[in-house]
Amino acid sequence: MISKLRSANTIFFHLRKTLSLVWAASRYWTVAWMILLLVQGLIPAASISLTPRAINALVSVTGSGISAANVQKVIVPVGLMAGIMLVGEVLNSAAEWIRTAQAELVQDYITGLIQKQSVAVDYGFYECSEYNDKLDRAREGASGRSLALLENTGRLLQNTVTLFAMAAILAPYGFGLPITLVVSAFPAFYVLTYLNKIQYQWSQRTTTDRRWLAYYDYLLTNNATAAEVRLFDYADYFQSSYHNLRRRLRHEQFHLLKLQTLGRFVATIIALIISGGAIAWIGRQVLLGILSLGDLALFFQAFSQGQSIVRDLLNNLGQIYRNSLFLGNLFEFLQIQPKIIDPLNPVPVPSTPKKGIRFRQVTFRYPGSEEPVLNNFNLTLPAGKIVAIVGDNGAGKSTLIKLLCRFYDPQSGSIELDGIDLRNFSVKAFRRLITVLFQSPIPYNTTAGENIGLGDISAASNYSEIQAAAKASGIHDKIDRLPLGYNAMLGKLFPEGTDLSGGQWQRLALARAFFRRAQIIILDEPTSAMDPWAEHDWLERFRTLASDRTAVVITHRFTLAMRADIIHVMRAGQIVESGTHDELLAQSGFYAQSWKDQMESSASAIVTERNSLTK
Ligand SMILES: Nc1ncnc2c1ncn2[C@@H]1O[C@H](COP(=O)(O)OP(=O)(O)OP(=O)(O)O)[C@@H](O)[C@H]1O
Repeated sequence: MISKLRSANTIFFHLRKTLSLVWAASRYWTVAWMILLLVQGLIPAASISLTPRAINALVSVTGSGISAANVQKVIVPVGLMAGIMLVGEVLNSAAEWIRTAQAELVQDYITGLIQKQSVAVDYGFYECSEYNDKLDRAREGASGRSLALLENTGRLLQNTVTLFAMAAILAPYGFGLPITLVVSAFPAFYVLTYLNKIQYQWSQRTTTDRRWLAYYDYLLTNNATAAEVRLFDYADYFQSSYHNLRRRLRHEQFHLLKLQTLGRFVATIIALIISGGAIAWIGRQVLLGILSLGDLALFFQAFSQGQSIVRDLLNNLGQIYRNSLFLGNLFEFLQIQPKIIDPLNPVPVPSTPKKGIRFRQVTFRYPGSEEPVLNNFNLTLPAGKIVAIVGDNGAGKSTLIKLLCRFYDPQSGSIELDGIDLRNFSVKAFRRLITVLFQSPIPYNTTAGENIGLGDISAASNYSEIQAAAKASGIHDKIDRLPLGYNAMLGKLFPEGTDLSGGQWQRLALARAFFRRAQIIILDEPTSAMDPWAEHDWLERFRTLASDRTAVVITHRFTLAMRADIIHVMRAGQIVESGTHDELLAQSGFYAQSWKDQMESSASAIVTERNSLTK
C-alpha cells in the first residue's frame, strides 16, 4: 500500500514537472490545447444524446414516402448530428496542428536542457559508464514522452468529461449500466499497467546493452574508424557481435510482445463478455416493449463508445505511469549536480601568474578506483618557464593535466596558483587562463578562420589576429593556398570540405592556442604527428608563444623534452628525477638511460633506412 502511494506520488511529481516543462516550452499552444480538449470531450456525448431523436424521427417516417413534411421531420435532428460530426472533425484537425507545433517546441526545449546539463556536469562523468547510461536514458525519447505524458493526462481529463456525460445518458436506464461499463475495463487496466512496468524494467536493464549496440554501429559506420575496420578486416567481427546482441534483445522483446498480445486479448474477451451481457439485457427490454428502437440505438452507441472510452481512460493511466517512469530518467539526469563548482566568494584569478603552479601533497584516485594515481605528490611549475614531464605509460602524466584543468579535484592536498588553492577561483575564470594542446586536437568541421577563432570566441571576428596566429604557428601558407582561404571549410563531414594532415591539424591547434593568448599552456604530445623537421620548426614557434608564459609539455620525445627549462621524470605517480637536460644526463639515471636508448634506436633507424636506399 505504502509503495503504491509512493509511486502515485512519484507520478504526480513527474507530471507536475512535465507540465511546467511543457508550459515553459510552449505556453500559448498549451492553453489552446487545453481548451480544445474540453470541447472535444463533450462532442461524443452531444452526438449520442441526439441519436434517439434522429432514429425515432427516421422510424416515424420509414415507408411513408418522400415528402416535404417527412423531410422537415428528420432534417433538424439529422442536420444537428451532421453538424456535430463536422465540428468534431474540425477540432481533430486543429488538435493535430497544435500537437505538431507543440512537439517541435518541446523537443527543442528539452534537447536544449539536456545539452546544457551535458556541458554543466563534471568532465569526470564522461569517464564513468553509469553516467553514460543516465545520459542515454534521459535522451531516450525524452521530448516525445513529455508531450505524450501531457497528452495522456489531457486525454484522461477529456475522457473523464466524456465518461461523465455518457454515464448521465445511461443512468436513466439503470445505475448498474455505468458501473458495469467501468468494471468491464478493469482487466485491461491491470494488464496494461503490469505490461508497462515490465517494459520499463526491461528498458532500464538493457540500457548498457543498447549502448553497446550503438558503439558497434559507430565502429562500423564512422569515418574515424573506417580505415582500421577495412585494414584489419574487423567488419565481420563487430557485425557478428552486433547481431548476437541484437538477437538476444530481439528475443526478449518478442517475449514481451507475446505477453502483451496475450494479455490484451484476454482483457478484450472479458470486456466483450460483459458488454454482450449488457446488450442482451437491453435487447430484452426492447422485446418487452419497455424501450424504443431509438433507445436501443442510443444504448448500443453509448455503451460501446463508453466502453472504449473507459478502456482508453485506463490505457491513459497506464501510459501516464509508463511515461512518468521514463521521464523520471530525464529529471534524474537534469538533477545531477556537478562537484567542480565555483566557491561562494571566488578570489580574482591573477591575470599574469607571478610564482606559478604548485602541487602540494596531492593524493588523487579516480572515482571507483582503489589505487591512487598520485600519492602525496609534489611538483612546482614556475611561472614563465617551460617544464617538460616525461615518463613511461601509466605514470600519471595525463592525470596531472586533468587535475590542472580542474576536471577533477584531488582527495587531499592542494593545487595552487600563486599560492592560492585552485578551488578558490571561479572555474570558468581559471580555465580562461589555460590553453591545452591535446595530442589529437579536435578537427572542427568548420572554416579555417573559425577553427582558429574558437580559441577566443569573444574575439573571433578579429581577422588580422587570426591571420597573425596562423602565421605564427606555420599554418598560414597552407590556408592561403585553399581556394577560399580562411573561409574554406575544413574536414570531410560537410560539402566542399578539405582535410588536413595530422601534423597540419596540430599546427592549426597551435594557431588556436596563439589566438587564445592564455597565460598557462599545457601540451600533451603536441608534435606526435610531426616529422623531425616540422617538430623543430614547431618548437621554435612554440618558444615564441611560450615566452613569458608558464608552459607544461608532456611528452615521450626526448628531442622535445630537452628544450625545456626544467625536465621532470615521472614514474608510478612520483617525480623521480628533475633538472635540465644536461643535469639529468649527468645523473646517469632513468632519463639518461632512456635518452641513450632513444638516440640509439633513432640512429639504427637512420642506418637501416640508409642501407635500404643504397641497396
Ligand atoms: N578515467 C580513469 N579512471 C580510472 N583510472 C584511470 C582513468 N584514467 C587513467 N586511469 C589510470 O590512471 C593511471 C595513470 O594514467 P594516465 O593516463 O595519467 O597515465 P599517462 O602517464 O598519461 O600514460 P600515457 O603515457 O600512456 O599516456 C593509469 O594506471 C590508468 O589506468
